[in-house]
Amino acid sequence: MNHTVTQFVMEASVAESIARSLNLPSVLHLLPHLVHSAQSLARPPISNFHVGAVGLGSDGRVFVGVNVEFPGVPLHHSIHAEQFLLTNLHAHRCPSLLALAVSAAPCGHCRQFFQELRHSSSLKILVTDDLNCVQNHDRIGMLDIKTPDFIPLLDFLPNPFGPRDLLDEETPLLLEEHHNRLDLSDQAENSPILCNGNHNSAKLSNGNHEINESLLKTVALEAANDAHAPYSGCPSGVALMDCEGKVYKGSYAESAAYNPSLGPVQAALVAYIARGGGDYERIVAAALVETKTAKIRQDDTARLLLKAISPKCELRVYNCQLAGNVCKKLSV
Ligand SMILES: O=c1ccn([C@H]2C[C@H](O)[C@@H](CO)O2)c(=O)[nH]1
Ligand SMILES: [Zn+2]
Repeated sequence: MNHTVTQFVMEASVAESIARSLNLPSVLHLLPHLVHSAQSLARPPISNFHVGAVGLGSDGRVFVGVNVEFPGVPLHHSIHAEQFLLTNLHAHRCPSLLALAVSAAPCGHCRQFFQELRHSSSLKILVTDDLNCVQNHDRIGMLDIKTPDFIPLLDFLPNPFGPRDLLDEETPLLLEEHHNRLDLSDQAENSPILCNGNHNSAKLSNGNHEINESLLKTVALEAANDAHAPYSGCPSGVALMDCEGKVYKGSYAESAAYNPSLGPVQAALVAYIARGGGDYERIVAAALVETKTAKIRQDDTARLLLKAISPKCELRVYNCQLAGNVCKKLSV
């Protein structure tokens, strides 16, 4: 008994009423029923392997994550369904993820990325593929009458390395509120570094599209102020604008193990996809805000990815100041 999801976030009341209509005792039991249709929202043109993850937020909302692959750039630009899910929670300001059902076992990077959550070891995970060995529907149907077999993250990744190894207790973790205290007040640093074409007028045009440069810059700064970058101390954020003028933002999210980190363009693409964005070529403009004296930089990578998926998209890069040091333990 599968149920179809067509959107990437479901209000708590809707999730509860669907659970009731399927005679399920709780929304937790509903999660595995949604995985199959979540998989159909994935965008994996390279592997054709569709991954769907459906998570329950602490506010009762249900969120969807899918994998996204980008032809023409190295594979490490890909977004895993589990990372998409966490980015989707962040975009909707949901403070914590309680449980998720996912179509395939989470890879090592995803198990590591989940370590960024507070109380990560108790995050509950159900792999629906494990139920596939018999008949998918029958086995999932059995979940109606008993508690689904959610397993804590600690069982997927015992003896984990994570934020506690690098940060002090007060540093906010992923999904917690961040105030990175970045600003763009220094006018000299305010002129964008352009990737191709245009210059400094407040409204630029790309083909027939009016681009509100100052709005994009402001939204990218907001995203950078929300970014989770406690390890490098180099937060960044991206704003994308589509051909209808809709704006999507994404905040960089670091992993204690560095490599599983998710870039700000990827995070903004999660927002674009989750809000029903179509082809990437509809993205006509982008702004990236990152720190001026960054030990690490996003601009070249951001440009590479945007050029591959939406060649006409203009990227403007703004360097901001970092008012406070966000990486307490590493800075001593
Ligand atoms: O934990 C995992 C493992 C793999 N994938 C995706 C990445 C890629 O798009 C495809 C094949 O690895 O599956 C995920 O989304 N999550
Ligand atoms: Zn993964």
